[in-house]
Amino acid sequence: MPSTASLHGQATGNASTTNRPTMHYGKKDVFVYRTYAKPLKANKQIPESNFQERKNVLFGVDVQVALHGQEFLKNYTDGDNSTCVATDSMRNFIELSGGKIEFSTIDGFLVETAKGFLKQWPHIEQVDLAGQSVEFDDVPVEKNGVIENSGIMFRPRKTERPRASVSVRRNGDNFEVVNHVSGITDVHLMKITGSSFKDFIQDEYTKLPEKEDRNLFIYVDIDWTYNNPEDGANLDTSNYVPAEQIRDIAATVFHELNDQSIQHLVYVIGQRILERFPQLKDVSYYTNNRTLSEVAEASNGQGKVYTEPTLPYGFQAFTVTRDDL
Ligand SMILES: O=c1[nH]c(=O)c2[nH]c(=O)[nH]c2[nH]1
Repeated sequence: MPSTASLHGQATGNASTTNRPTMHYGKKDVFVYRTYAKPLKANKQIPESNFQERKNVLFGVDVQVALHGQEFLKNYTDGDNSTCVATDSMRNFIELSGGKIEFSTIDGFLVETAKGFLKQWPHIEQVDLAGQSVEFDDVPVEKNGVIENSGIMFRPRKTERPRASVSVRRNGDNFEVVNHVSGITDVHLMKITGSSFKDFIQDEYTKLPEKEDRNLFIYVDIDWTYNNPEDGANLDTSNYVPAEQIRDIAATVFHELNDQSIQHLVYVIGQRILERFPQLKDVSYYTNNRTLSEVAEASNGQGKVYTEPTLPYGFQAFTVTRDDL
């Protein structure tokens, strides 16, 4: 099984203490839904976002767990299960953890749950946990003649899902967070004017017309790390950066910038994020180009007709660091 960070499309090293390339096992798609988790408040207001608070009345997360440790070797080599934590038990542990911890972020939930694994089963050396939010929107309903959010009824949202992945390692009597990445997946943004793509290499393979102005439709995954991993991985969220503010910076910069390409756009978004949040170390992207295909001009001269882009889709991956500021 790939390391949990692969849930974020990232390659990671292996935590095994021998030079055996891979030995870990776990469970995928452990869903935990917790009602009345602790609200997450923005620690500061930024010009790009009016995000104040994630209420967490209904908090959903899809978790992947992987355990590492030399004690698991005999499960493979000798068929000896005496050290094997059944993956079903891992699932039960994660689900019950949802009611034991007072958390307001996926990151905090994962780190505390990982520490719980290390306490419960002393032969585990490292726990990797990755979680992707299952997002719900509060549904507006009529209450005494006014339309207001229900507060108790929600509808699922498929895009813009915050996520996190952590690895927590036993270090003597302590537990050390050795990897922590926060992110948001499937931010889908479509700008109908104010993007260009031109001056790229023209040779016998070039079919794409240059565009001074195009629609640009992107699917973006954004991940960020903290200078001090404790800032993002703590139950205390006083230095935590909410994914909603990252999402809103991405949208504002996309709106403002006359971008020359997706590559150019993500670079400028990354710079803005690092300027706004000095506690962050870097910002990484995975973008997917879903720019619509142009079919025709509208006959009244106002507007255009588009259809879905054809396969295959282009992608870009890039990390912006503090050296880029
Ligand atoms: O923003 C873009 N970057 C590219 O590298 C590229 N390549 C392409 O065909 N269209 C685009 N758009």
